[in-house]
Amino acid sequence: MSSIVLEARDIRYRYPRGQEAIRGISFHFRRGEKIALVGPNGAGKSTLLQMFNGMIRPDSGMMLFDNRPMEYDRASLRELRRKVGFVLQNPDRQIIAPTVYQDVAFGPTNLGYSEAEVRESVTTALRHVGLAGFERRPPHQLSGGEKKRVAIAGVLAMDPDVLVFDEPTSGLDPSGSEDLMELLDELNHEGKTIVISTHDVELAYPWADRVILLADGQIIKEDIPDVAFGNTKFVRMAHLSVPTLLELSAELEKRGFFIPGRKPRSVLDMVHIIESQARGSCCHPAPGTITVCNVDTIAPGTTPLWVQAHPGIAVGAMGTRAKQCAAMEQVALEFTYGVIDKCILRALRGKDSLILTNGSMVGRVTERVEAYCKESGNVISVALLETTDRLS
Ligand SMILES: Nc1ncnc2c1ncn2[C@@H]1O[C@H](COP(=O)(O)OP(=O)(O)OP(=O)(O)O)[C@@H](O)[C@H]1O
Repeated sequence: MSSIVLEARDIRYRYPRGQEAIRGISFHFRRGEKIALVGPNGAGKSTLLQMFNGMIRPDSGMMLFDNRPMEYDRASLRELRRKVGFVLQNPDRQIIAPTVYQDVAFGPTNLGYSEAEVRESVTTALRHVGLAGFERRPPHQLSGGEKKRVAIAGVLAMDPDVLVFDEPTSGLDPSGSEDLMELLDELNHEGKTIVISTHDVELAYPWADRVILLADGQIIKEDIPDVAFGNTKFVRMAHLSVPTLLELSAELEKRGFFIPGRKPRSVLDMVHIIESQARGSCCHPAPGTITVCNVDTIAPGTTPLWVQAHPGIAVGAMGTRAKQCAAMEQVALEFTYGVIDKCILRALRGKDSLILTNGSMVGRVTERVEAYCKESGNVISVALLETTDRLS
């Protein structure tokens, strides 16, 4: 089991002349976890998040980073904020410089990086969030989604261990929200611990490894998502609603469906439950193939030619780089979020698909498909698209 990175021990906090916002909270987060703090307006989510990088100091109790109590002198806070990056709900409050480059360079410059190191970290961070080429743009001329990405790049440029997002999708349209959640997954896959606050149960339920339900400054329940959201008493206490998939699975259970221990967290899981108990009435063609293309290594021009040679293929892209490559090569995308599950669903209907992704995510496709096949007993092949496959 991975080590504990952030811990709270019975912390309390009252705003000056305000009410007690945090009332005796304890928890710990492990490295590499995806955690969602879920609660209604005024639950104390933002206040709690601000304790993770020392912006707010608890009145009593203790916050620990890497098993060491946080210290609040200037030097310690500087070090802590390099390791725990914080992305505010409103990017306008986070972006301060007149150009995107200067804004993203702010953190690394303050940390005393050399000019070349600053340039490298800014370039890498902007590339990561899909904003390469935006360096000279004034942030106030960007869209809400782009500003959010600038704010994230500013944090990534310092290469923190933990990334904290206050309401990451607020103000974003559905497609922007999907892109952002995918970026969080990508960062998590690269080893970052990710903590988000949200009141959107549909967002938190499929995404988080662990959920903390918060209300009135207290933890109502902390558990894996289907357990935390599965208890209507806790959900009601936290003024939330039960995620639709959980509600549907409870209804199916009442109608005699067998729902295995792990509750459905995706449409794919739900389809599997329904199909496995309705065998006979469903037809089962031979599964299609999922081909994966690593956009970091494939030669330019290969993908459009291959897609042309495979009429009817559906193409999905995972990650910003893959989406940019698809746009550059004019490859039409059918799936831009939940891509692996959607391609598995397609394969189960006997149809083929192609997933464009970057080098660090290729393995994730194979892992997810293998895990699904092991659990469901289906056999779906995953192939790798090579430059030499152009027309095959
Ligand atoms: N600067 C402040 N001064 C006084 N009270 C505050 C301040 N900021 C927040 N509070 C109070 O602390 C409590 C927790 O607020 P907080 O913003 O942490 O909740 P939240 O769960 O993030 O809510 P939301 O989802 O609406 O952002 C609320 O009762 C709020 O009124």
